[in-house]
Amino acid sequence: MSLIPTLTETLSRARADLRMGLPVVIGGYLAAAVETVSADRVAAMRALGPAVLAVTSWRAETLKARVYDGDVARIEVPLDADPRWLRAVADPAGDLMTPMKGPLRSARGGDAQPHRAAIALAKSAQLLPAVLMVPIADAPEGLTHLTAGPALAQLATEAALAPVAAARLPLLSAENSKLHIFRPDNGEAEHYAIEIGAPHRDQPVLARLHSACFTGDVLGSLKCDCGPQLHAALNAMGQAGEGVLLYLNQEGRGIGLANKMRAYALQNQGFDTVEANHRLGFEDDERDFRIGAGILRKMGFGAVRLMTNNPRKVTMLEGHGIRVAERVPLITPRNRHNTGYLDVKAQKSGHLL
Ligand SMILES: Nc1nc2c(ncn2[C@@H]2O[C@H](COP(=O)(O)OP(=O)(O)OP(=O)(O)O)[C@@H](O)[C@H]2O)c(=O)[nH]1
Ligand SMILES: [Zn+2]
Repeated sequence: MSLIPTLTETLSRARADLRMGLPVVIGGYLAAAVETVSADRVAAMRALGPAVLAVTSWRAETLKARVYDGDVARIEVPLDADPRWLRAVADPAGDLMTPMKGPLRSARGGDAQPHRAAIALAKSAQLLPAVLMVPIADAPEGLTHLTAGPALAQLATEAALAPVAAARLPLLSAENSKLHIFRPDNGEAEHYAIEIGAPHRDQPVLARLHSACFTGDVLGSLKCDCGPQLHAALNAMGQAGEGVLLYLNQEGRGIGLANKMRAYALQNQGFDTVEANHRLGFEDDERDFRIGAGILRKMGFGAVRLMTNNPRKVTMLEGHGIRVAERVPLITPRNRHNTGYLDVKAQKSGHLL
């Protein structure tokens, strides 16, 4: 067995580096996440050459910056720009207060793959997708090195999931329950499966793929329908005597809790849930639904009666080898805080509510 880190391992390191504010080397560029990099490091990087800020086309659109590279844009960092400028371009929190950051110029021509890989890495680290990039000939010792193409391909690859531990866990909604922990091989968050009763593996199982929502599931937030959906699903499985609920750690539709709170702050300014994601530079849904399909397969389930209002979950499961024998709607009460959110999900994300 080789002791040299694999690409998956190197990517996991690179993710941790970005979160710590350390630059990584991607295809001839030093790349650092604007959100975490210190002013000193920014100065040291910019002393090396002309800097650009890699952002997604969504963020560029809000900033009125030209997009020449499809899904990413390379915004030129003016020589007199200070770290505050970088943050203001990266983070939409102050967009309404200080709309003028420009005129912004976008770099054109040449290879944008390193920038695309840097954005994908920042997203996978659940950081704002805005990366400061400077070309470099000889990188200092000790930095993590990546090649753009393979890094991008690996980041898009389905993670392998290993069962780690399982034990009985009697629940209020179902005494005969078991909690299973699954660990992905890419260093990302673990996911959980709650198995209720002893469902047959050769029949469609009552199932729910629930994405983590700290605010709704734990705190009882009234802004979304997550908490009531979680409990309604567990109760239905308890009553039926069997079922499987996957608790997927894809907080905030995959952008992480910090970014979800940024999105909520934008919602306080009047943007809806989809617009807020876009202004931050994210897609409206960044979840990888293959994880759910992978866990179901690992547990021996090939067909489900899926509790969801989201038709994308149905298509994604079917596309990844799990037959959806039936879609079971999961409608929970509206209140004055979540009604707008539910309407936007229905209008923009195709939820059947
Ligand atoms: N980015 C973002 N995420 C949100 C917001 N409100 C809730 N979420 C997240 O949205 C996800 C909702 O997950 P689910 O309930 O599994 O998914 P769904 O797509 O609504 O589909 P069903 O509930 O199955 O119909 C959770 O990860 C929440 O944390 C929001 O305003 N912005
Ligand atoms: Zn929620």
